[in-house]
Amino acid sequence: MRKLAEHNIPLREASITQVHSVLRDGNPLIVHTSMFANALASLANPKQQQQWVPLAEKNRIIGTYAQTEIGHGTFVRGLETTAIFDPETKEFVLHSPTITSTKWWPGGLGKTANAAIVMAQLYTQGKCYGPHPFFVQLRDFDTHHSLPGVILGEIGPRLGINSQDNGYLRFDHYRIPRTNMLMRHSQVLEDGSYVKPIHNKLSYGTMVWTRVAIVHSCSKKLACAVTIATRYSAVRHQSELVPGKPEPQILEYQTQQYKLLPHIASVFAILFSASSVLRMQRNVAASISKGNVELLPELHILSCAMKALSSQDSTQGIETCRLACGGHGYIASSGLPSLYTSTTCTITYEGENTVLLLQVARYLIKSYRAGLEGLPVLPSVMYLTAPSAMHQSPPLSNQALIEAFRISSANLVKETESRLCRQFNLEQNFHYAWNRCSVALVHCAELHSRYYMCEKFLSTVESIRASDRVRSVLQDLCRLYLIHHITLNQGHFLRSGTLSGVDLSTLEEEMYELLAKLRPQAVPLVDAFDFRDELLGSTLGAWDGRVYERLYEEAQKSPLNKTDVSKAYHKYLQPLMKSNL
Ligand SMILES: CCCCCCCC/C=C\CCCCCCCCCCCCCC(=O)SCCNC(=O)CCNC(=O)[C@H](O)C(C)(C)COP(=O)(O)OP(=O)(O)OC[C@H]1O[C@@H](n2cnc3c(N)ncnc32)[C@H](O)[C@@H]1OP(=O)(O)O
Ligand SMILES: Cc1cc2nc3c(=O)[nH]c(=O)nc-3n(C[C@H](O)[C@H](O)[C@H](O)COP(=O)(O)OP(=O)(O)OC[C@H]3O[C@@H](n4cnc5c(N)ncnc54)[C@H](O)[C@@H]3O)c2cc1C
Repeated sequence: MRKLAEHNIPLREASITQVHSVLRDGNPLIVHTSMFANALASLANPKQQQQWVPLAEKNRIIGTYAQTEIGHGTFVRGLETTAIFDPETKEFVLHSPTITSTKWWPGGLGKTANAAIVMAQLYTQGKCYGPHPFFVQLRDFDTHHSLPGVILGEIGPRLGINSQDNGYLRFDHYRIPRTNMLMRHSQVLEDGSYVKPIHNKLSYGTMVWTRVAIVHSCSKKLACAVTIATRYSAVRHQSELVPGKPEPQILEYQTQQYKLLPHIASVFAILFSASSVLRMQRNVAASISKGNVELLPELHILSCAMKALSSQDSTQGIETCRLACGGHGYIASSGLPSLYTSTTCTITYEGENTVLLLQVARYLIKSYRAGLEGLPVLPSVMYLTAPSAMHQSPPLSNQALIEAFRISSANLVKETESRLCRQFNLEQNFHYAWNRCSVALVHCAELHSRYYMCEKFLSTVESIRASDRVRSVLQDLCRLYLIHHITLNQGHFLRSGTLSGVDLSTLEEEMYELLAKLRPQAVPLVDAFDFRDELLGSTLGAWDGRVYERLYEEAQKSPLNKTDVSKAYHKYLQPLMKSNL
């Protein structure tokens, strides 16, 4: 926080810095600096911002984002916490009517936060208007005691991020002023009348913003993991590649290159896609402030797609990096276990991935149907009904591979839409039919998202002008990424007829050549991510390569090594040894 102040970085921009990485196993202030700050910036009106933002900037108020309940995380419309407007006192009464309405999970809620943006069902004049955001003080700003009517606690140890205090929260008819409802987009007036927003999902804006931020953070986490595993693979020598010859660096093994290089490529693919979504988000935010919400659905879908794909790719990539370090990847001091546990949660939070992919699929099906009827569709999905352009590019060129992705994705959407129609004819109910097709629908969303990511990777690399040499290395890396994902999804390309069995064999050959060609670039590529050793926090991945010395030094810090004979010997082992059991 002192660093942020020194560099004049406002709170709402803190999450784009490395400040959250200082605490390795979770930062109890992350939701304060990200979601809470963003909710104030985008959901509060100017008067409310004047009131709370300076206090939050000075950390007088430490906030969190309390939406999820024990009973409902995904289904936001199913939240049970109520905020009932009392016109007599001009207050909202917050209440948790059931055990399932207990707020559960918010980061920092247990012990750190003294305030929260609470999502609750808004009732006024006897009518429910759905989930709305409220600014709620939870603890005394001086003593930090929880306020009467507020029940707070921490939810217990988790798979990871255990230095963050994820919490629970219940309200017992807790009153807040009317003006604590975040009123930038919708309002409740003094007489209790409701003023609706220009788009009814604007109150979900903080989730959209966070999904975009998560895409960036996934590329950073994966970059850390590939840095550790690649440097280690250059230091580690094991086995014989040629009998009788010296043990090679494990990075010489093709299988090791196959484990690492596609994930190095993935860092760039995620980063370039994140930048593209971020640009779109800034445009949409500017349009919304002028009253135009036309592009909001596109941003929602793109942020769902990229959050889902990047969290899945980075989690799998980090686990592959951990396994690529053999036994030493399992030790905490490698840094890889905590990278894994602090990344796998991105698959679940801010919208569970399957659920987000189904949102994408819904958009694809709707757009496909609209396109067939000649209705206008947004640019990113026009391809679903646009004529094939496969023949225009040289066979197996990068452009041809992107076209193969596009046509295969369109083909899968077309097939799945037909299946949906058939299922609808059987079931006579759209929702049952949808559920019976949902595995295929998720595949549609994944292929569309991969197509987007591949396209962004290629177009960004092609636009590099600063250095021919850098562009050339990144072109190889991008080519590897395209081929790698084609080989992982061969079935879709064969089904759509965009690539033949012979094409796939040719591409596979080229992939093996690329692994060898890129091998000398592996260490320079990860060095270029330019992580300080302190930030990597890894015995295996430090810049100087002193892996074995660091592992040994770190072991000396184990509390069990403070004495030669541990207390447990006297307490348990010795009695056991003497007991003749
Ligand atoms: C951004 C700046 C980044 C800068 C980066 C620079 C570098 C960064 C480097 C490092 C960055 C570090 C950053 C740190 C990251 C921050 C980490 C913070 C920690 C976060 C902790 C986690 C917090 C949480 O988990 S909070 C809780 C989150 N909860 C959820 O996400 C719930 C998921 N569920 C939902 O969102 C919804 O229920 C739903 C979408 C699944 C369904 O909603 P619904 O039922 O209301 O809708 P319908 O299905 O009926 O659909 C109706 C209609 O509405 C459309 N829709 C839905 N949502 C939206 C939306 N948000 N916007 C627009 N439209 C929406 C939907 O598509 C339907 O449209 P139709 O046209 O089809 O009718
Ligand atoms: C580390 C961590 C930090 C968190 N921080 C916060 C926070 O700060 N603030 C906050 O409010 N929340 C927070 N959360 C909660 C998080 O947002 C939810 O856990 C998440 O949205 C998933 O919801 P859920 O737990 O209800 O899962 P569920 O929805 O119950 O998911 C369980 C399974 O059901 C499936 N499923 C659910 N609905 C559907 C559907 N419609 N179609 C098909 N399948 C479906 C899912 O795919 C999944 O396989 C956090 C969670 C974690 C793990």
